[in-house]
Amino acid sequence: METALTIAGSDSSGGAGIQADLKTFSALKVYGMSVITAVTAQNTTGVRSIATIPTNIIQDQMEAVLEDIPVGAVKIGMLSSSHVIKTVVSTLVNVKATNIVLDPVMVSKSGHHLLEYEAVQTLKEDLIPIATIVTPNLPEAEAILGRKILCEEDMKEACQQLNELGPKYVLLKGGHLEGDPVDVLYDGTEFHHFYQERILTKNTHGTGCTLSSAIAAHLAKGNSVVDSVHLAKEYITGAIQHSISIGQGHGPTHHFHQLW
Ligand SMILES: Nc1ncnc2c1ncn2[C@@H]1O[C@H](COP(=O)(O)OP(=O)(O)OP(=O)(O)O)[C@@H](O)[C@H]1O
Ligand SMILES: Cc1ncc(CO)c(N)n1
Repeated sequence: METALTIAGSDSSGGAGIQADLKTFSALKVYGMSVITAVTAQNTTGVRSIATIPTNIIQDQMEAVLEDIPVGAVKIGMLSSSHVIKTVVSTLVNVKATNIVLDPVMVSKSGHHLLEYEAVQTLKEDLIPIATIVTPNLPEAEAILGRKILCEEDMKEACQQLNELGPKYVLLKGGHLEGDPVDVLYDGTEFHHFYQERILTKNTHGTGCTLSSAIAAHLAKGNSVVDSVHLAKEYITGAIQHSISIGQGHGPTHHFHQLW
């Protein structure tokens, strides 16, 4: 049985974070496991409060899983602070984890900060270099690089600058630009562009989490990074197309893959 581990925050409304990741793993028939880094009280309209889990408990959860069960891929989402990032990095390095998919979560769709501002430097120096693939959206890439990204040409340059930080692949998500979303994947030599017609819906809560965990699931099944991104893009597109209109704000994506 293929396995994947998510290291991320809990979303009480079930649309993003740990809950989106585990639903994605299940829909793609991969056995999912979780390390919870923070508990957020949130729904489709926003985040009310956040409690970060103590780092010794985060480390214990990681070691409990990694010392016992082979992990095919690791997806990393919300990591609150510099301390949490350092704990996660040292534990992953100790066990020589591979297939690391890093979604550098910073701000929720509703505008709530999920990562302390000062932690961006630690993310850049310690975590991005060990990632197999890092999947920032445009505001996250702008915060990491300290520059604006306004068009597809800027996106290619940003991919090159992010690649210099050390990850094997960069997938820069263009959903935040106007028009049809274009994602750019860069492996240090070649660019792959993923063009997708914009689906007109407000139900986009958890799209970034879903995409990165779908990449992890496909890596766990033994696919290459490029194939995993292709397959994950198919998955997220279907999950947005069939997204669920619940709540007053941004509804969640749909994970019952076999039904659509
Ligand atoms: N309306 C849409 N139609 C089609 N594809 C979309 C749409 N919105 C986002 N996507 C795609 O979904 C994926 C996730 O992108 P997005 O930019 O929403 O991530 P994100 O901002 O990190 O999400 P989150 O708010 O969950 O952190 C990308 O591949 C993007 O191109
Ligand atoms: C816990 C959690 N992780 C990630 C996101 C993505 O924005 C969110 N809203 N909540």
